[in-house]
Amino acid sequence: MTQSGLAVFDMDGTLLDSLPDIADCVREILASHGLPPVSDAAVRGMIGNGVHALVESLIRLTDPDGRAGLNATQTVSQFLSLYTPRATRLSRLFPGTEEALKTLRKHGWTLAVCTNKPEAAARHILDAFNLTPLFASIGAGDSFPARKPDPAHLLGTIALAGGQPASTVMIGDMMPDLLAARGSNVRSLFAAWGYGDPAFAREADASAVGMAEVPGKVMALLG
Ligand SMILES: O=C(O)COP(=O)(O)O
Ligand SMILES: [Mg+2]
Repeated sequence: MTQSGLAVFDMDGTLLDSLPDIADCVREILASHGLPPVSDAAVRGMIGNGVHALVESLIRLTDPDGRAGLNATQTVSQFLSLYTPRATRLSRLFPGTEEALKTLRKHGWTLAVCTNKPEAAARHILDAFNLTPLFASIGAGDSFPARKPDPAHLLGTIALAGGQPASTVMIGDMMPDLLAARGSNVRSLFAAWGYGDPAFAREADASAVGMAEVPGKVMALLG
């Protein structure tokens, strides 16, 4: 019998393919400043460090000399007001997500979400996909004073779920997920289906190519 524990999931690029809605909002912001659109591929690598980091990367890419007047603070507010109400218009759960979560629950695992997304958007998304009741805690990018890769974000999420780092596995697609896990003495599973560079797998304790592999790999990490 394998041990059960706490599985903490990142959101964007792990549970949810959020890129289409995020990229649409980014293009709408650029258009409102008379700037040309960017591709989904260009936006993909900007996701995972929170909305402030996304906006900073966007400004570096599209308005490096400040001529279009893209201001970071205003762009963050513009992004949040555009994105929060329509975060699930085009975004979809990655294939096999609900099944994987339910399998872990059936084996006695507690589940949590640790995302750098703001809490309002994260809760809106989990509600829209009827996933909220599956999670014991939701630690979002503005739920604590710290955000991934700061271990305090993951440790806060684990504490809220009533878990312990030694019996937790963090599943995520980007370096902030893997660094927060390492800094918290939590085992990590790299979500290779997400937005991260495949080389990030080296920084994790294990790697999965799709959600169908997650329950088995998560259980093996605590076994
Ligand atoms: O960058 C974001 O806003 C969210 O990213 P995460 O859900 O992958 O942490
Ligand atoms: Mg992510």
